[in-house]
Amino acid sequence: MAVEIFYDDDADLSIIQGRKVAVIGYGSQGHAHSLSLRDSGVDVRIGLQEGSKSRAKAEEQGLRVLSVAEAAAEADVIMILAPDTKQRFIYEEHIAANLKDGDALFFGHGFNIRYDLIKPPANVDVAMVAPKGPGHLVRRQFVDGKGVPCLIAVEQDASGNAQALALSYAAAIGGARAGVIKTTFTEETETDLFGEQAVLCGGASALVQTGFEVLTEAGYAPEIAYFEVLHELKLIVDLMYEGGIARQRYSISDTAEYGDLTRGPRVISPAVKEEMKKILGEIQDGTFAREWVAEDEAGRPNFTKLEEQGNQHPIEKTGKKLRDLMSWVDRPITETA
Ligand SMILES: NC(=O)C1=CN([C@@H]2O[C@H](COP(=O)(O)OP(=O)(O)OC[C@H]3O[C@@H](n4cnc5c(N)ncnc54)[C@H](OP(=O)(O)O)[C@@H]3O)[C@@H](O)[C@H]2O)C=CC1
Ligand SMILES: CC[C@](O)(C(C)=O)C(=O)O
Ligand SMILES: [Mg+2]
Ligand SMILES: [Mg+2]
Repeated sequence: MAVEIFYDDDADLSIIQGRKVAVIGYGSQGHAHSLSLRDSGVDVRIGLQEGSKSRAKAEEQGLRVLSVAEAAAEADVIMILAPDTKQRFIYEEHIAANLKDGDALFFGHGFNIRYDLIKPPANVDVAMVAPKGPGHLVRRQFVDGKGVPCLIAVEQDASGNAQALALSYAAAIGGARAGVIKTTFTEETETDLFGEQAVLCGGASALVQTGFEVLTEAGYAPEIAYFEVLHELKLIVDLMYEGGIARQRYSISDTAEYGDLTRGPRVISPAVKEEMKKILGEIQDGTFAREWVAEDEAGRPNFTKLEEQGNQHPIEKTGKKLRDLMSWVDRPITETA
């Protein structure tokens, strides 16, 4: 089925400029949305919990920080950009009682609606504006006059105007410069989880770590292995980003292209594809969501252990040393741009 893609000319910025927006959370996405909404002339306040580490960052940027309940009560568009596993508690304790007729409850990812963790009342719009990129780059691209594509979805259209509101919000954070695609909460949630697990984060990280291990275990210098499998990956992916896999293949040598065509399918073998399908199945049937919610409720023991193991991987030490010598590479992630 053909998708609908919207650009700046299709969006009416004045819709979101006429609303009062509360952004709940000021992390990767929260800071990007709030600063870009503000720069687009939108009335924004931030909702944070007592003692939040993010409060000082938001205030340094001149944003007004309230409690979540105060922000939700004051606003008529409430965008929840707190961690997915915390959202249902924040919603129940601080947001639900402050929702009024005509309010809009917004999400940056469909997890809590798709897996029935939050059940909003019938008198509010429920919509999503999900950027297809990390929040810090959503903000950086906005500042640079570019934009990260967004998905929008409407779960509940109490006002009859929810889609136009979501599109207006997406335009205000730069999404409609690149393209805004209309989807559903289910499609966004399932494709986003699959993408980050199998390809963008899980797949890519494991591919790089494994390639580094194979080279260094065979006796090659870790610095050479790092440049080969991690640093150069960005340059290769830049070509894919600009012109697809065909552009990448045009730029590499024919020796590389022959290796790509004949060896790539041996690395990403039919067995890997089967595993990807299993991963998608666990997302679709709710297994992953149940596992992640239970892991979070147990205090994240496995998450913490695996994260630490990743931080200790030899590629991190080699990479730090090399990046420190390339001033243009180690660009800090900031809460401004
Ligand atoms: N990271 C990304 O680029 C993307 C994220 N998303 C989605 O955006 C949402 C936010 O994710 P992300 O930006 O990564 O989150 P982060 O972990 O970066 O930030 C979470 C923010 O929420 C705050 N927070 C934590 N607990 C509470 C609470 N009880 N009440 C109010 N605020 C709280 C944190 O404050 P403190 O500093 O005090 O912990 C922090 O400011 C998720 O739904 C995610 O799936 C979608 C697309 C991409
Ligand atoms: C790829 C990870 C992501 O889905 C994103 C930045 O889009 C996320 O949840 O952070
Ligand atoms: Mg994503
Ligand atoms: Mg995601």
